[in-house]
Amino acid sequence: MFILVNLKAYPCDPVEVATAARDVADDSGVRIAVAPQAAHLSQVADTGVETWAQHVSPNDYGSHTGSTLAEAVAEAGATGTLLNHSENRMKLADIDASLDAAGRADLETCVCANNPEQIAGVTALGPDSVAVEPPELIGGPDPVSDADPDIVRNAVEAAAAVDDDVDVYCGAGISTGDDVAAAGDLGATGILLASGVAKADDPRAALEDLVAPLR
Ligand SMILES: O=C[C@H](O)COP(=O)(O)O
Repeated sequence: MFILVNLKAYPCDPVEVATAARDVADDSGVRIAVAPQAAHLSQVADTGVETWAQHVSPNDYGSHTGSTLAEAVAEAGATGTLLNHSENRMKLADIDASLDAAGRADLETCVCANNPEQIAGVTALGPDSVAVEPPELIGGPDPVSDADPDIVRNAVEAAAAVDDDVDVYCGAGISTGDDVAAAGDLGATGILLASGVAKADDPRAALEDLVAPLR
């Protein structure tokens, strides 16, 4: 299982979380990545943890004020990027163009979607992975793996029907190792989570709990 920790815009210390994630990944052998704010990418990458961007813009170099270029996040140390997160939705054409931009910069990609129907649609664009996240469960106490297991099962099935080379992750409310194990039992090959680590009093302990069933 891949554990992708999105720090969103939470007021946590990105370097503290990244250092803990690096250590827990090294110790457990579990693949863990951290997606900080764009301005923190270099600091996070300097810890040695696998580093992802939260978004990249659909455009190339040029007159695009406010853009987050795929090339720039790669230069800052990112090796992957989220796209179309529920809190940063994109037009379909822009997802497609951002996937092209990520490809130019050699970034791994994970496209988020609300439900299995959208998962099928974004899988057809050819990302490395997709992540199903019911918006109503994001940031809440109920893990998607318990609250809506069918959405994970159906997303796995929907993606496989389009392209079975695309990995399917799930997220929303995941915060414990039991949640991670349950998601794996539903067919997910990765977890996208945020508040369970970024808002934890002890992010290192939260990460250790997440990987406990995977050791
Ligand atoms: O990017 C992460 C997801 O939106 C899940 O967030 P959450 O773990 O706080 O529910």
